[in-house]
Order: sequence, then structure tokens, then C-alpha cells
Amino acid sequence: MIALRLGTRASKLATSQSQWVADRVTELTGRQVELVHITTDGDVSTAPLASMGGVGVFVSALREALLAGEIDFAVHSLKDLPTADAAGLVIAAVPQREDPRDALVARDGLVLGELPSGSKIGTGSPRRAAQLRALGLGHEIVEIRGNVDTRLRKVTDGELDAVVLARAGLVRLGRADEITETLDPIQMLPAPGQGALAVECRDPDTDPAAADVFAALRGLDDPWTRAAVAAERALLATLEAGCSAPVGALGEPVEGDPEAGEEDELYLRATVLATDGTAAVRQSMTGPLVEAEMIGRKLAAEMLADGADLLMQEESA
Ligand SMILES: NCc1[nH]cc(CCC(=O)O)c1CC(=O)O
Repeated sequence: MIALRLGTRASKLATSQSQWVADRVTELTGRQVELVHITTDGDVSTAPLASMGGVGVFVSALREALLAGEIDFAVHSLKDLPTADAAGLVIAAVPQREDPRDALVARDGLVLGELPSGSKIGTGSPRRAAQLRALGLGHEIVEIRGNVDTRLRKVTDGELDAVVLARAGLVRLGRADEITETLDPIQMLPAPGQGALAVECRDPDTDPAAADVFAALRGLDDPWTRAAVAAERALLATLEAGCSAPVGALGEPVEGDPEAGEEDELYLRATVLATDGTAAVRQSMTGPLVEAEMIGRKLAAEMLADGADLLMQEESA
């Protein structure tokens, strides 16, 4: 049988997560997988990402290659995937999630609480910046860009005292040993979808020839992860309709005991913050795992009613 073509960006993180998925597909189905490097505008340009439509430029290039039939499937970081569906494509699998939490990499092995007031902490994420500011520890939040290696180097070079990154990215790059503290979601709620991957292919409903690829990928799907990220993304989509402030969200499946007549549940926590961290709306909700998306929509609606929409208005004021 001919090899399946997996389109990937050339970055270390993209190749490592694509290779991980390729290995799982081969393990599960015996099919060979060949990595095809797709160069995107975001990879070749030095212009700020935001000016090219944000991380969406990476996703679009892979999706175009899928629709053009140049590749058979692609792997995305779920947190970088727009919440809207892509016509003609389908998420065949959401594999078991890596640790979704954020991680601190600080000088001298320090944890967050040990970094003195005035310490410089780097992040490019408004969500991380707002939550760090909300802790009120007097740290100076410095906006940084670049790939994981570049960001870590700012700590080794002494330019910054610490950086905050997704733990999952560091694990995938084999650099988890540099983490000095994995941040508790009570202090730092991760981005919706963080730590999870989406494996995308052409939709067999619109392209029957894709049925074979879809079937090969399906076995990688982890229903627990899929439900958790479905809730986080439904929440994000609902909030995006009413508010553009930074959002953190984490869904955690809770396995019920069938002998006690319990169903599986999902515990969803979320926060919407003012960029400067001075105000936040924070809520949680638990409900049946099978209604994950509805839990996300309901929680978002409650948060908007509780003032999350006002946080956005303060942003634009
Ligand atoms: N924003 C960029 C990005 N997109 C995906 C990851 C890796 C973590 C993941 O897969 O969720 C990262 C790096 C980071 O946020 O530190």
C-alpha cells in the first residue's frame, strides 16, 4: 500500500508532533507515513504574525494543501485552530492530550513565588500576561516572540528572569527538564485546546476517496480529550461572539462509577480577563460528558451575563 502523506510545517515543534502522530498511525494500522514539508507565509516572513492573520496562516497553508490533494492529512495544535469548521475537511482524530498546563522556566531553578518583585517574565500571550498580572506579585511582564528555543534562550542569556510556555510544547521538544514549575490552573488557566492535537483530513462525506485515510486516522481519537476540548472551544466560540478579552479554559473529564449509576462528567473552568489583569470573570460548571459542547456554551453565556462582555468594552475604551 502506498504511504500516507502527512503535511507539516518545518518548525521543530510541528515536525515533532507530526512525527509522533505518524508513528501512532503506523503502529495502529501498519501504514507507512511520509512527512511532506509545507512552507507557509508565516515561516518565511519576518513580519509580525498578527499582520498576516495570526497563527491562522499556518493552518490555512496546510488546509489548502489538503484540499488540493497534495497531502492526505495534517496535524495542528488544537489551540491554534480557528473554532469555525473548514468546508470539505474533518477532524478525524483528537489524540490523547498531553499535559494542558502552562509551565514556568525560570533562572536558578526558581518557582513563581520565589521570583522577586520587578523580575522580568516573558510571554507573547495576552492570556498568560493578564493572569500573571492578576497574581499581583509585582513582576514585569515582557512581550516576547519567536519559537520555543528562542524564548528559552532569553532566560539562559540573562535577558529575562523567566518565561511561561505551554508544558506540552516543552515535553514534545524533549525539554521538560528545564521547567522549574508547572503552574496550577488555579493561577494560570491554559488556552482552550492547549496540549491537544487535531488530526485533519478531507471529509469522506464530500470526498468518498478520503474514507480510507479517515478510517486509518480514526483509531487515534481519544473521546475523553475530544469532549474536553469540544467544551473549551464551544465556550471560546460563544465568548468570541460577545467579547475579545483574553480567555483561559480547562475541561476535565470525571469518570463516573456505572455500578453506582453515575455517568461520566465534565468539569469545565474558565476565566476572561482584562488585559491588565485588574478585573476577571471566573466560573466553572459540571455536567454530563456527552453534553460537553452545551456545557461550554452555557458557561460562556453565564460569563457574558456576569460581565465578561464588559471586560471587552474596557479593552476598546
Ligand atoms: N502558541 C504557540 C503554540 N502552539 C502550540 C504550542 C504547544 C503547546 C500545545 O500544543 O498546546 C505552542 C507553544 C506555546 O504556547 O508555548
